[in-house]
Amino acid sequence: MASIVQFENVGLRYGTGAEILSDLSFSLARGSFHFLTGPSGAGKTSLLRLLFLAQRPSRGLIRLFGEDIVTLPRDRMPLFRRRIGVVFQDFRLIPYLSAYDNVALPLRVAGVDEAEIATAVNEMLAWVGLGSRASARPATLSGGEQQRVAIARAVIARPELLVADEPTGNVDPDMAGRLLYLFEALNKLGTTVIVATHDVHLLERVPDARTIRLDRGRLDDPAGIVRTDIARPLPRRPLR
Ligand SMILES: Nc1ncnc2c1ncn2[C@@H]1O[C@H](COP(=O)(O)OP(=O)(O)OP(=O)(O)O)[C@@H](O)[C@H]1O
Repeated sequence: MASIVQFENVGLRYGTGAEILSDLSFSLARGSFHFLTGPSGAGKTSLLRLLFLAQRPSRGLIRLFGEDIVTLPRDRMPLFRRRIGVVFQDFRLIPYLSAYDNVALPLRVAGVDEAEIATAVNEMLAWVGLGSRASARPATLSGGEQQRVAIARAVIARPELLVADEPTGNVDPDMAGRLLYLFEALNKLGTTVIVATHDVHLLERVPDARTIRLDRGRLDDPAGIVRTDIARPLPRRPLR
């Protein structure tokens, strides 16, 4: 069964400190939906950073899209990253670009033509409730609005893997449901989704999702569910 992510005995330490992730072994099936939970400081963000290639592990093996990324040459990383949509906990919007241009960025990098970009970006901004704020710079948006721009940017190019760190931390429950629906829709088109969250209500909203629980850098996995590839083979449709 095809795994999009595979970890074998992965450990991570920052500098010479103690390991903050230890002995992580799991795989995620292509097309699956996972929540990543655990107390503050358990290592969720660090695990996500390994997934979107912001960090190399201190030990162990990580395969992404079937390739060993621990030894991946640096010059091949940008192409890998383009296959991954990331919602950062602190948004990381480009401050001098409008909401529209932030969301358009992944499509421009992929060489999509401007007419097609305009349709996709306007539709996406409307979906996240920001249709009237397209020309606004991030500094003039509220935290929740910035978070929605960040989500729109992460999903717009329909990445193969979506990694989201507390993506609903700044929005009300109604908007959280709407954003989650966006992730589910993307997932149904074939994107593998992993969402780190503290929000237990979110977990209940996606009944098909699996939960990975981290506790002090280790997988808390009594049922062994994480190691089981649950494939949801879904058609991969073209961008539009
Ligand atoms: N760049 C860094 N350098 C040193 N230590 C770090 C670094 N980033 C994180 N840590 C430490 O690693 C541990 C795990 O942090 P991480 O941010 O991954 O946890 P988390 O589960 O995402 O927490 P939260 O839910 O509060 O966001 C913490 O003890 C943190 O202090």
